[in-house]
Amino acid sequence: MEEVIKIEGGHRLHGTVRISGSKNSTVALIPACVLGNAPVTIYGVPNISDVRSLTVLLRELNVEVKQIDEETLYIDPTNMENIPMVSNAVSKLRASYYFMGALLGKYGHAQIKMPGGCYLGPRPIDLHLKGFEALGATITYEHGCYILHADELVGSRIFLDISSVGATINIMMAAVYAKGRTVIENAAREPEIIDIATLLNKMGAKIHGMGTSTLVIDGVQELKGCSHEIIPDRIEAATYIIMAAAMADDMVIENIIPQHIEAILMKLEEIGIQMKVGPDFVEIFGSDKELRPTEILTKPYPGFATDVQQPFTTLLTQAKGQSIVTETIYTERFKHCNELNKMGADIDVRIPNGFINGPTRLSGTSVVATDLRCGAALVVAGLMADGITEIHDVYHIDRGYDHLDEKLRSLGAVFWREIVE
Ligand SMILES: CC(=O)N[C@H]1[C@@H](OP(=O)(O)OP(=O)(O)OC[C@H]2O[C@@H](n3ccc(=O)[nH]c3=O)[C@H](O)[C@@H]2O)O[C@H](CO)[C@@H](O)[C@@H]1O
Ligand SMILES: C=C(OP(=O)(O)O)C(=O)O
Repeated sequence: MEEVIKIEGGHRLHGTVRISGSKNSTVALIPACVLGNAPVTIYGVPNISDVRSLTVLLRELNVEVKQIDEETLYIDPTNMENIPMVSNAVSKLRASYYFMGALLGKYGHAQIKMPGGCYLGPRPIDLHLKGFEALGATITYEHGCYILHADELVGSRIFLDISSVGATINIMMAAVYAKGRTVIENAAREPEIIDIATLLNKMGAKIHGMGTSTLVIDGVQELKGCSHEIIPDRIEAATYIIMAAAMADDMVIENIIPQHIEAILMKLEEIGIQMKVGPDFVEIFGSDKELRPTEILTKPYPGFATDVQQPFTTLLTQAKGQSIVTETIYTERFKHCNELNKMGADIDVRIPNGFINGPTRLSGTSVVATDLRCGAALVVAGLMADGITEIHDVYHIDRGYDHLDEKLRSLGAVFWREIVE
């Protein structure tokens, strides 16, 4: 027995959709909250399974978690215990690895199982570990568990070979209490990193340079409680904008920071999508002509986000001519193309490129969400396709899209879930 998503394609979308708090911020903000010894309240928390998994992990550490209202989480680590993190919840998401930095920073000791998350090809964490070692930690790997230990963490100068989002955040958390100054060079500059650093600074940390490639962290002795509003999800925003570009004559995507998705908006304009960009919304008017093909190169922020590559590929199946997508962050992130080809797309994958020949008519069939954004790509495809699309392994999609069913139905989509054998 399995729950599947079913979409009857071809219905035009219209109206307004409100974007939720950022998944990729939230999953790091929650572990960051336990660095102090006082309650933190976070507003704008998306209702996604990654948050539910993190809540389970917090409770296992004896952290008090209260859902104040639909979007507000109260996290009180006053009675927290540094228990080895070996439960199944750890492997349900990639972001459980942020407890490495948080626990190492707070207690000088962490024991945690291998994290999970979407398989996008190999997802190494060597840069996280090198950063912890530079701060004075020793790391061993025993029976599927990382054991990190430091008698004292001391600030250090760390150069990241790749500007990894995960490594930047994890090292920043470990360094918050480290003695003296830590400098992370070639740090990632994603908006989510600014969000985490902003929360930590409200808690009393001394972090400078966020949003630039040099992060400076001056160790402090104590962190306090605070409250914090999560930034809007730029990937969710881009996903709905792509849906609108494909299927709407007039649709508004609100509660966004347009600057965070500039690379995506510019690509959409380049292929012929008409839009109006406001201070916190984008209005999409679709296209009155056939879409033009383009080339996409995924890059760290402010470049074209790898997470948006997959749903954007679906849109490019409607462009006249050949589009080329080059994936530079996760070169194997192309599983969605096999599924789109089952629906009638013509995509030739030669890693790290996808050659998309269009336009092709998409037809509903049975497909598998092999990962979160593959799922998003298939939802976009299902909205566009003739007939009914049945999406399997929807738990991937539920890791990252808050109230997907309600939002899509309110826009006029014919979207439902069914339990199938
Ligand atoms: C730069 C980038 O686009 N990062 C995205 C990536 O972050 P995520 O945190 O997953 O990935 P990183 O930014 O850490 O990794 C960027 C690149 O560095 C490599 N790497 C990373 C860590 C490490 O220790 N060793 C190593 O080699 C990765 O394999 C990858 O090729 O996925 C997230 C969720 O999908 C997105 O929100 C991020 O925007
Ligand atoms: C792959 C993603 O998530 P995660 O890194 O949490 O697996 C994503 O957000 O697109």
